[in-house]
Amino acid sequence: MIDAEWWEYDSADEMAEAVAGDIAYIIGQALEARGRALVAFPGGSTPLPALKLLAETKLEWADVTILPTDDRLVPVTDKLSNAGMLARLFLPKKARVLPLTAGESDPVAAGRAADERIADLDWPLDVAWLGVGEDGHTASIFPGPDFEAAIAGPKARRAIGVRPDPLPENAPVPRVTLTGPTLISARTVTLTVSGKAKRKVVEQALKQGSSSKLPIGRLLAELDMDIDIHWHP
Ligand SMILES: O=C1O[C@H](COP(=O)(O)O)[C@@H](O)[C@H](O)[C@H]1O
Repeated sequence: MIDAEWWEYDSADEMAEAVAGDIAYIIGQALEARGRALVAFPGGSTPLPALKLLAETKLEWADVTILPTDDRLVPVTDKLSNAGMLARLFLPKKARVLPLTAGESDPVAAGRAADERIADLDWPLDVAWLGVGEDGHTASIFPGPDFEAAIAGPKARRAIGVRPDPLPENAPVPRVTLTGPTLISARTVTLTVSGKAKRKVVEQALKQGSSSKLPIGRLLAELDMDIDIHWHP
């Protein structure tokens, strides 16, 4: 069973401070070792306070390439756009923020185009920072018809288009996601979780291991390393 260490915080602010510190440390180490860093950050609401603090951290941001772990097929100006959120925070710091979408409406075409655009990056990711939904989705790997392709799809594929079914209520649009193999091959994988319901989902997923029907369970079961899970209620 995967060795997961839970870090518990009393508030979102406390968690943000710790997570921003950890991610900044990882980026700093990568810059020292390789002169550049390639990172994937989650979208949604949970990571926002930590992302804001991280963006204020003094680092050689010009040498950092940031991908969203996943994105919704919406314009970058839309409030649902994960790349839009990252661009607003990190472009002013001179980081390179690469979107996974480019105005497509068809997820299959969007996934293929994203895959081509990111093929020549300096893989693997230095860190895959993940979030989780109450339905157990992580990045945009959802239970449903595209689950197997996204979680275990062709090893050569780094990004893939998905059409969640049912579409999630808070962001009912098709998406592009980094694939399971791309995320778990990161040098470090970390997970941020908010709320009691999501904690239950993650605990259940960890117990189920590779037999889990939840994307977060399958993904964590494939991990070859320990993982820090940060949580606030
Ligand atoms: O749709 C998404 O949801 C998950 C979880 O987001 P949260 O708002 O519930 O914290 C997120 O990790 C993913 O990147 C996002 O696109």
